[in-house]
This record gives sequence, structure tokens and C-alpha cells, in this order.
Amino acid sequence: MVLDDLGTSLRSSLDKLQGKTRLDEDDVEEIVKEIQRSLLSADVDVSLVMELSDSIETRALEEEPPGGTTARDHVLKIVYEEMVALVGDSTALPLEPQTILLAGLQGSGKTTSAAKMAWWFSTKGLRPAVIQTDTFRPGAYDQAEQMADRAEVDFYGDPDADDPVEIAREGMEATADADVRIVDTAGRHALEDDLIAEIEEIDEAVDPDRSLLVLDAAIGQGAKEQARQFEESIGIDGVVITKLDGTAKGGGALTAVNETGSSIAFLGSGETVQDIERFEPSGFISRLLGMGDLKQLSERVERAMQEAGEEDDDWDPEDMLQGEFTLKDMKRQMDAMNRMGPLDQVMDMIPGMGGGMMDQLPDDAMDVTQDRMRKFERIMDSMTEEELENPRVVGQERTRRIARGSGTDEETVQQLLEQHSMMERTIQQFQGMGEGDMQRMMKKMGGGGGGLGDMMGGGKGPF
Ligand SMILES: Nc1nc2c(ncn2[C@@H]2O[C@H](COP(=O)(O)OP(=O)(O)OP(=O)(O)O)[C@@H](O)[C@H]2O)c(=O)[nH]1
Repeated sequence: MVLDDLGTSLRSSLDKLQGKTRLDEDDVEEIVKEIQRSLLSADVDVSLVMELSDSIETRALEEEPPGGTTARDHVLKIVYEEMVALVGDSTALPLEPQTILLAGLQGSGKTTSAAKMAWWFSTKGLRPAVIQTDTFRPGAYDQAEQMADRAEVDFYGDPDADDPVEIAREGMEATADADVRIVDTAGRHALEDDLIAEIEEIDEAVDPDRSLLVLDAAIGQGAKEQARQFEESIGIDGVVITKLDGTAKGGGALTAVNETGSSIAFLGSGETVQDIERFEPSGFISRLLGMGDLKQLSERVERAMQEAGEEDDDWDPEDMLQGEFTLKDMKRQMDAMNRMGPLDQVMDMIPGMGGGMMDQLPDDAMDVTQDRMRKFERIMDSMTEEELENPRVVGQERTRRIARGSGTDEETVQQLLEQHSMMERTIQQFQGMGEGDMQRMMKKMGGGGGGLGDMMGGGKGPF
């Protein structure tokens, strides 16, 4: 993930301030050095690193912490504010009808991002369309069409035409019904003059509301020059960072954001159309600093719950908070969890659980959890309807039968039943609460006591 290393090292130097009420120059110097080291090793441009660390240093030494604030919280707040300002302190893309032009070098991920963004807008109730103008790369048309199909969004392209400007113009007419039009353009190996001339013409033809620069997270120092050129030719309003699922550090993208005076718009982290997140500066930096990101988490939970419910017409998550919590409900919750994405990503969004906690778990801890979830699923598949509805009927004999039928052992069946009663107790506590208060629910999840947090190994459950 971008600047992962920065998050980890910052947290450890901030932790050294624990208990202190006053900061001395040595403390500040140490933290600033840590920040510089991490940013530079993440490929952020040197002058930008100096600028950022200077302002953190000055503020940490000059600003008086408000009464009652510890030295650690004071520095954390300053680092947070400066980092948010660095990545762009507003959300680059409003949720409204608009035309978006995508620019970037070959292979940066424009075509994939066009479909992903279209999918994202469609989940927000807008009608998107992708317009493919890449006549340069053979196969670009088919790839774009297939991805738009997977995203279930409108698509326009013309495999027989060879003038991208003409395709763009016709595409705008053909997609007049769409709310959000995303115009994909051709990339080249490097910033050649003809690429710039072509994108300027497309820019003129479609007159976009926003132009976004698509950057591979692996790009290093080259980002600055690229950003400058695109900024000069078409004006850049935001950056889409792709391939964050790889090992890249993403520092170059931050440099591009700074160079264009824009913000990060989207983060791409995989090859399927759903692997995208709208960038929210405060949430992102909170996550980086180990403060959690409740907003993203609640979006994911909501989506996963919806998807799990779509396949099961009789199920309404609200019911769970009213009546009994059966093993069937638990199974649905597990399904929903599986849909939320890799557990370590989800964990990072939970306050108090993310931010480095994962680093401290043994490497195979998550595998054990996933493995356990799969076993639980098999066990539930071997249970009768009656047992699923009322697990209390499962005595020793039935436990033996279920263990045999599911190819697991009696101990695991027992653990499942214990897990269920723990979750049932937690759900019963929720039943007394007001309407879906995510914040409190998440606290529960993170704090142990039988909720989803336990299922992920966060509490004292059987994992
Ligand atoms: N792992 C991963 N792969 C990605 C991501 N985004 C794009 N890719 C892959 O990167 C490759 C290039 O992506 P494209 O979307 O074709 O890139 P492009 O910028 O349209 O390329 P040109 O049309 O040649 O300019 C493809 O194999 C994509 O599947 C991502 O977020 N994660």
C-alpha cells in the first residue's frame, strides 16, 4: 500500500512520545527524520519531502498544544493535517453528472480504471458510459468492451475507425443518455509529441469537466515530468493511482499530485472492476496513521450485506437485530465477510485494529482464520434445517455426526457452536440499541466480545 512503511515507522516514533506532555527539539528532530526517510524511500520527490518535513518541524516546535493534549497527540494532529494537505485536502470528484477524460502513459491502467470508475458511479445511482478512443493499441477496443460489460455499464467505441478525435466526438453523441461519461485515451511508451497533440484535440472535442491522470503506483521520479506535461497540455484535476495491490510504494503519485496542484481521485487495487476505492484524504491518512477508516469500512459492510441479501430474498439484515440470531444468520454474516475483501484490508479500516496491528500478527494468522471460516461453512452445510435454526438441539451424538459428515472434527463443531453463542450474546446487546449506529457497532467489532471482530481473530474467540 502507498506509504505503508511511513505508517509503520511513524507510529513507532510517535509511540516513543507516549506519556510525555512536552516536546523537546530532539523528539521533533527524530520524528522529522523518520518522516523524511520513509517518504524518500517511497520515492516521493526530494524537494517535496523537505517542504513537508519543514512545516511539520516548525509547527511541532512553535505551536502550543491545547491544554490536556499529550505530546504524541499534538504531533499526530500536525502530521495528519500536513499529510492530508499533501494528498489534496478535498475529494477530487464530486458525485454528479460529468465528463471525465483519462490521460496517462501506456499500461498505466487507463482502460481498467475507466471501467472501474464507471462501475463505482453506477453503485452510486448514476448512469455511466465508457467511451474508448484508443486506436493505437490493438486489443484496446475488445478489452474496454469486455470490462464495460463486466461492469454492466454503457460502452461506445468503433473498432473500424482510426481517428480518435472523431470517435470521441461521436461517442459523446451516442452516450447522450449517460450521466457520467468517462473518455479513455491511448497511451504511448513515453510522452511523445503526437500523444500530447492527440489528447489536446480530444480534450477540445469532448470538453471534459475533469481530466484525471492515471499513474501506476510503481512510477518513481518520472511522475513529476509526466504530471507537468499533462498539466500544461490539458490541465489535470486529479490523479488515479493504480496497481496498489502490488509491491509499489506510490510515492511518485504523491509527487504528481503536488506538481499538478490536484488531489488523488481514485485508488485501484486489482484487476476486476470492483477493485477501486474513491480516495478520501482524511480516511486514507487516518488509516495510514493507524486511526482507522470507519467510512470506507461501513461502505464495504453495506455493500457486502446487500450482495449477500440479494441472493436470498427472504433475508433482511434488520431481522437479525430483532428476532433470534440463528446459525443461518451467522452463515450469512460469514458470507458477507468473505465479500468484503481480503481480511487484512478490512482490518486496516477498523480503529484500533489496523495500523500496524496486522504487522504484529504471525504471517499465517489470517490464513488460519480464513481456513477456519471455510471449515465452519462446511460444518453448516452438513447440518439439518432444524439444527441451523436452533443450534441448541445439537448434542454429543449430533456433533459426532456433523463432524463426520463435514470431514472436520468434533472440536471444530464445538468451536462453531461456541462462536455462535458468543455472537448471539453480542447481537442481543445490539437489540437494545438505537438504529444501526455504525460507530458503536464497529467499536464492538474491534473490542472483542463475539462480534465480527472476533470472527477475524481480534477478540478472544476460538481463532
Ligand atoms: N494488479 C493490478 N493490475 C492492474 C490494475 N489496473 C490495471 N491493471 C493491469 O495493468 C495492465 C494495463 O492496464 P490497462 O488498463 O490496459 O492500461 P492502459 O493504460 O489502458 O494501457 P494502454 O491502452 O496501452 O495505454 C492490465 O493487464 C491490467 O489488468 C490494478 O489496480 N491492479
